[in-house]
Amino acid sequence: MPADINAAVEAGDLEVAAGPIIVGNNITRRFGGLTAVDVESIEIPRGKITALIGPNGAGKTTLFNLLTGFDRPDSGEWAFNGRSLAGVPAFRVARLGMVRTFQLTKVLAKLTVIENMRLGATAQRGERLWAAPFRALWSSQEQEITARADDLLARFKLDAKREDFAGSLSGGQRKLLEMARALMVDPELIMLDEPMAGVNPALKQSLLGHVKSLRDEGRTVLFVEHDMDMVRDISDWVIVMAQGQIVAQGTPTEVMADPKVIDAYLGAHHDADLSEVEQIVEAEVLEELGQTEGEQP
Ligand SMILES: Nc1ncnc2c1ncn2[C@@H]1O[C@H](COP(=O)(O)OP(=O)(O)OP(=O)(O)O)[C@@H](O)[C@H]1O
Repeated sequence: MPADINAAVEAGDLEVAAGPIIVGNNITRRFGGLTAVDVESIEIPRGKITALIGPNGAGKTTLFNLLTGFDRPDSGEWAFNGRSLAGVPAFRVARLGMVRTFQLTKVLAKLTVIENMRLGATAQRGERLWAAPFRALWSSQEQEITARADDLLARFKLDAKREDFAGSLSGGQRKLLEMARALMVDPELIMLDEPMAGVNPALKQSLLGHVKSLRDEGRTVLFVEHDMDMVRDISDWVIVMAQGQIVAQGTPTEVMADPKVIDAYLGAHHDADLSEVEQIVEAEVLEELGQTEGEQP
């Protein structure tokens, strides 16, 4: 059974000011005969950066979708700030203070950066805004939204790109825009889907700084990531999934040294990613060691 947050707090490995921001139990999601998510229990520490890692197909994205109301589970329950989110649709989850980032889709890529930002606010005010009977009220809300968008663009150094099409941004700038757009609703918990994917090394440090600053201003961050350097660098807590289940959790140092984690990765992720050359070299190394494939060196 994985270590839990309480044990880490008692051991002095994790400092948390209050109880977990998310608590979930018995969450399952099946696609036909495949159980994509089968999580007995999950807790996300408040005010910390938590990484959700695991090999391809482990169920990370499916769990993300379930928690944020973009998918329905076959069973299970979870609460955000003590409030059950069973059956709560995505837009309402966002209004409660829990948002996830989205990749720039084709449609969003054809909008400008500022238009993208303004769309981010609709989760907060959406239909009410358009139905507002008083023009003055409507326009003051509009101005407020634009002012917030401009502040965030300045913070993420995207102000010079304000009128550019989002599709013209680099991979790293897109990630910054995704983060900035999610902040339009001033979330308490922000969930980032692979924030480092497609980001060049020069922008990585800046992105890491932005993620840390989210925590430093009191938000909780939960992110899915394959980039282990990022996980090691910025996470306070790491949850490892394999085949739909949580197989380990703990501080980054603990988790990276856990044989279950190494197994999960070696079993399903790294092998699949090895190039032909790497496979030949690996076979030679194993031969050198007098072992056959499948045995642990
Ligand atoms: N809509 C769907 N219909 C059928 N199967 C699905 C669907 N979504 C996910 N799956 C399957 O569920 C399993 C978990 O997928 P998921 O995308 O959650 O994994 P992941 O850990 O996010 O993987 P990756 O790191 O590759 O993004 C996989 O076997 C996947 O093929």
